[in-house]
Amino acid sequence: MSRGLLSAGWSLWRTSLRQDRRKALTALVLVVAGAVAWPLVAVLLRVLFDAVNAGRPVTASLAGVAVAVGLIAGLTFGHFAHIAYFELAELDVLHVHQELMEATNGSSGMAHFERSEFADKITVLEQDVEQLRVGLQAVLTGVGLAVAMTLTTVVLAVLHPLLLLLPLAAVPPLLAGRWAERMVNRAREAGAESTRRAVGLFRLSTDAAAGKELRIFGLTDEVRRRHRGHWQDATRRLWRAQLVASLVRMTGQLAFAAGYIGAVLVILRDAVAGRRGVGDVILVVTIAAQVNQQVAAAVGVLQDLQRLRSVYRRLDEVHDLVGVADRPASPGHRTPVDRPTSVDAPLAAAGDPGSSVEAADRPTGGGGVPPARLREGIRLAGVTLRYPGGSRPVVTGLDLHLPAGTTVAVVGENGAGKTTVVKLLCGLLAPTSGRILVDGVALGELSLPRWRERIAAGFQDFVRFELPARHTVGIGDLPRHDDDPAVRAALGRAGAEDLVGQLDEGLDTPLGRSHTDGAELSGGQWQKLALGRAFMRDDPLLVVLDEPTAALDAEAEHALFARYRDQAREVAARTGAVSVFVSHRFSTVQLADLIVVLADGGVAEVGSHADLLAAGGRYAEMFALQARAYR
Ligand SMILES: Nc1ncnc2c1ncn2[C@@H]1O[C@H](COP(=O)(O)OP(=O)(O)OP(=O)(O)O)[C@@H](O)[C@H]1O
Repeated sequence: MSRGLLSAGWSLWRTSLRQDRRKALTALVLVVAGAVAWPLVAVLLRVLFDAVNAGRPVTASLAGVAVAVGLIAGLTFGHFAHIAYFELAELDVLHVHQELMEATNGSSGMAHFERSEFADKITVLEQDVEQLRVGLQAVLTGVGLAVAMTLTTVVLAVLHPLLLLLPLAAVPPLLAGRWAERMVNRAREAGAESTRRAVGLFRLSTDAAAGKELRIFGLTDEVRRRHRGHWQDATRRLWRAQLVASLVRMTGQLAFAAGYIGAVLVILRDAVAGRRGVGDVILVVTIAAQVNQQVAAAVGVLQDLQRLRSVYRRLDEVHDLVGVADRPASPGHRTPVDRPTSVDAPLAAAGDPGSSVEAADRPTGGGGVPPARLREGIRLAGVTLRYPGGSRPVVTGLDLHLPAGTTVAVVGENGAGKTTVVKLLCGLLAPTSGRILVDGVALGELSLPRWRERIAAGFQDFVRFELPARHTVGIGDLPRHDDDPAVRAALGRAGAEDLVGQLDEGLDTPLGRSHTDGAELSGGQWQKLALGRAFMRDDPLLVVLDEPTAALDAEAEHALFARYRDQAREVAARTGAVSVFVSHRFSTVQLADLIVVLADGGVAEVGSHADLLAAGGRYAEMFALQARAYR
């Protein structure tokens, strides 16, 4: 058994011990006792038959009782063990789910989400994590088998030294089993993308929000067709691999069967020649058959352990992807169970002087505390960003000063890099090169959780947190999520005061379908709540609004931003906050103190509305175009 399998089994065992020591040990004792019972029954049968043959009734009776006890133990202990480890296995699955959630979201950065390989690993893990249940059974059975096999080997050696070759006949099925398992694994990985796509399409066609477009564009059949195609692609690969794997396994088992027949013949020949009693024949027939079962069970255990190892390997890869993308290089490798369970892992940096290595690979993190108020503002100095796996940078050598206390509008065509700049400012992505300075201090030197505590944010692709309305908004400032006046004030800033009045139970109203009586809101209503969430924090240093009002009409957006700009000035007076908003609507954009036009991976223009109009450049052109369209 390779070290990898042993350490995967050991990891799971240690996790189980940590979940419930008593249950884990009870299960182990029961499984081992149940496994050992079978070779003992074989030995006792020999004693029984020889005693009957020799006319020793007392010995025969005692052996008969012992055989019965052994049989009962062999048949029932496994069931009792199952009761003990069933719950344990659930706890193990929960443990790994939690670890996965921590790995995915515990990290401060988001670069791992930008990698398709990360999505692939999570897809496979989602399915594979169930393997832990079987994995625990495999670990326990493996220990029981090891003891039973040792006992069996001793019995075989005592019977006839030649019989020691019998376990050797177990090698071909073992090797065949492992080879077959690897092949199936490879097929599963090769089909992961198809599976992910099929699952995505399934979700799409069962999602109420997508239902409108699917029907109007007549896409339902097409989605079904593609779903079937991807599913069949993944299944066909797997089916083919399973077929070949079964043939390989069968060949291995046949090799063992030949060994078994040979073993029985060796003893039978002695018995026919009168050199052995009938007990030996009974023993070899029984115990050799057990070797067969033990080998089959061992192959099964090995396969389960291999799958278990794959779970841990993928978990490690997820950690590595998150770590490579977002974390500082960790000293030494840690197994999943050794990982800390807190989420305060060291943090991603958003800048490193003069570095040109890829963001994803750079050791990052800092412990600095953001200033109480901004004096100078935020500066992007030569910031370049290439997404992991991206062929070229999205922004290159970006130099930009966002003075303290200003409202800044970021405009540009679709794909110009506006959201990317927002993510960089929030420290969700680290620059590939260049630095982001907060009052002269590189973001990479600041504690990112502390920096994020000073950010208020609203996004176009906001989350519909299905919670009571109070909390859907209140979690924008978690310590005050129950603070009704604060929640109402935030809703007021978002222009959503009326919304609460329309809900049956006001702020107590549960929202969304995950609640039995949850209120279903319109897209615009959800967006207003998300905007309220963005306005929960009272003393931000950075406010980012990345098209959070796209679901509102232009007039409503303009009115909201006009009000928001006045509030932003109040906040700016307190904290020097920089407010960055992304919008395609120039009626809103012109309200900003500073307008940044992004184009061709860089800053094309920057200035006030009046300056940019006077300059007659790209901004003036875009403004005129939109003004004409609205006329
Ligand atoms: N995860 C990613 N991997 C690779 N490229 C990406 C990724 N996310 C965005 N991009 C690319 O980066 C560029 C900028 O994207 P970004 O979302 O910042 O644009 P945007 O200006 O906000 O666009 P929009 O106005 O459409 O919202 C686009 O060309 C996009 O294809």
